[in-house]
Amino acid sequence: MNYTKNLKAVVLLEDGTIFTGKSVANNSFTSFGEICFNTGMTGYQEIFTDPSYFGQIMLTTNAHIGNYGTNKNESESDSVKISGLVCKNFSYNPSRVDSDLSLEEFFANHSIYAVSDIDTRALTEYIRINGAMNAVISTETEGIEGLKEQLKAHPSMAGLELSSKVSTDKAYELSAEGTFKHKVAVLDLGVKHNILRHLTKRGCHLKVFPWNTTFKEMLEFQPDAFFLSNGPGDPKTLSTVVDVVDSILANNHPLFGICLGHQIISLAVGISTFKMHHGHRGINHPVKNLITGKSEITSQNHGFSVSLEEAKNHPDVLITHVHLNDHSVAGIKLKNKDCFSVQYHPEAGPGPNDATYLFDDFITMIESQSN
Ligand SMILES: NC(=O)CC[C@H](N)C(=O)O
Repeated sequence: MNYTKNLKAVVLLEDGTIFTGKSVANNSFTSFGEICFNTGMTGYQEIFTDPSYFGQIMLTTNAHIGNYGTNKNESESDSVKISGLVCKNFSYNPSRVDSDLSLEEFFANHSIYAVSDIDTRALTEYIRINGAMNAVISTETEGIEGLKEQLKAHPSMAGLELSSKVSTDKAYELSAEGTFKHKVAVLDLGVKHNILRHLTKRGCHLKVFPWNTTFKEMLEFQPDAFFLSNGPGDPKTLSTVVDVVDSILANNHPLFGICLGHQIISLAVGISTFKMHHGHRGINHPVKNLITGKSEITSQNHGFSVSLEEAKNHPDVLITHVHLNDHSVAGIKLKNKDCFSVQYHPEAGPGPNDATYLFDDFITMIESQSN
């Protein structure tokens, strides 16, 4: 590690705006993606390995990234999923007893590039005002015109199907921890490890299926319930998954969906989704549970949302949770079905953990049907 030699690097936005910083590693690179910011003060390893971030350049607002290293048990998937990192101070000397690898080495092992020394406050504010957009990070600082051309050709997140890039290739099973209670079929649209942990910890034996598995194929596992995972990309592109949800609902199997899963359930009942201005990404998003009247602090990571008007006016849908910053839909329940879903992340690691009760509610829903 010799960061005095680090190359100059740029963050070039789709609208031509340029921010200049330094490459974290000493090699040259160019990487494209939709730039988005996450305001979490901790949990960077979980963010970088979250499959829902596939295809995105992560801009972190915390002043230091890498300062507590990485730990092999704290990844949300088996690889780094972001297209690159933009940060203020990159920490080359991690300090933490539990760290088994520096973030610098972790990124190098996964061929992920990072730009540091960026005015991340200014860039975040810029995106907050001007909206989500594609960007490129590159050490080719003399070739801006060429980068602009390549950036133009980079597809926009709206209309992108990305679950196929991150889902498991083959179905696999995970045993329940402790006493076995229920068999749950998980449709992996880009599932985070911590969701699987929350389910197995509650006595669920899981079979995790590739994103394009049919309802009939999943039924062969004879599940007591279904789970629809989080994942990257535009929910509207997943019409085959909407078909699966139609069949699950037609047979009234218990169903719980998180984030992308929530958006697919909404689409299946006829509520449309849309691309948000700049999305919700952080670990302090306030949500109100309209059933209990209690508020909860939640972790969020989404760039699409479901229509509030359509959810409000849908005869079979109850809005159960609302985001308190912008009053967007944060959770729904289907009135005549054993199905609910949330736009946020009850499984969040490192937290907050206010919403883990939703996993307990899922178990209660399964049990009330099997009794
Ligand atoms: N975390 C997720 O599942 C994200 C869902 C979807 N890709 C979005 O950005 O809204």
